[in-house]
Amino acid sequence: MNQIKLYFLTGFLGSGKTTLLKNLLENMEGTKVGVIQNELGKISIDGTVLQNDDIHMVELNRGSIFCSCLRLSFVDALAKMSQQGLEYVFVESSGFGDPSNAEEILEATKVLVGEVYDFRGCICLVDCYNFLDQLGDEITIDRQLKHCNLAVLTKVDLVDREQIELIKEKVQEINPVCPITESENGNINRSFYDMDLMKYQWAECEETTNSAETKPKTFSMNFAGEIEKDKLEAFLEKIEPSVYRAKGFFKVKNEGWEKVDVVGKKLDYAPYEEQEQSELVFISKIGIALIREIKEAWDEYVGLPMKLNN
Ligand SMILES: Nc1nc2c(ncn2[C@@H]2O[C@H](COP(=O)(O)OP(=O)(O)OP(=O)(O)O)[C@@H](O)[C@H]2O)c(=O)[nH]1
Repeated sequence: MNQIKLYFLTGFLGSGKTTLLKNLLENMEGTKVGVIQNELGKISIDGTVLQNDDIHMVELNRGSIFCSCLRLSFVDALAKMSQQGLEYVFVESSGFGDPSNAEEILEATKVLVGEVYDFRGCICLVDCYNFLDQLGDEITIDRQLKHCNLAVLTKVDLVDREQIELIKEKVQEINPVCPITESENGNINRSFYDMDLMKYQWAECEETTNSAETKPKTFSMNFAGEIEKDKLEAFLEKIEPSVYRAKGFFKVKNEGWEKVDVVGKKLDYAPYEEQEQSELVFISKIGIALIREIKEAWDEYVGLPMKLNN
């Protein structure tokens, strides 16, 4: 029996995991691929972005797949996915995912379904635009890099060579053995498929830092109307310091549907297909206090009825 090639994609919130995965999948026509998509919140934005008839997709939301709260569901999803006649399975972890216990999860899967997977490694994405600001504050970033088998520096188009070299040094300080490659808007040299990424492993399996207690609060917002882009922008800029990440779809007056991404100080838009309602997901840095900030900023810049959910 041919084993299924299994990759875990990790990397902090907004580092470009979905963008990279979308690009990899677009180049795999005719190959049977499975995706396990993990989001911290209840609602999956990335699942909608990746959805495609050829892909066998499972979504695990409301936490990290490495946390005890979802670990069993994750093992179960891996086991079920192994029965679908797939050649590749990609797991896109949530941006808060700490994969320190990946080995345990693979062991548990083996106990359930045998050696059906050929684990090819954890690929960790490093957001060159935000990395130096985030490093030091976020233990998750440290763990993701420590436990990776390939580091992919993303958003290299937004920074200069000097910064890229500095980031490479920082990555090597945390993980001196993982190969490092670069990616721009999801484009990546595919030679990593032929590499034995598991040849050198830096870190031993350890307890993940993901738990129900460390999970950041997430909120989602629904809005049935449309607003001008400058109002949306003013609202997002106001709450940006209090969120790790905001993303979703929005109907913008005179422009139509836009995919909205907020990562650090960077706000990105891309045209998007029509949806029933505008929807944004927020990952809070300040716990439930974000509810008040969202409401105040929305009232200040928009002032129309919206629904905020947790
Ligand atoms: N300029 C530039 N933007 C990028 C690149 N890669 C990703 N982005 C943008 O960064 C934002 C976040 O990208 P995603 O692919 O959604 O990131 P993610 O890691 O899946 O996000 P989470 O699942 O929320 O952690 C989007 O607006 C992307 O278009 C890149 O190489 N260059």
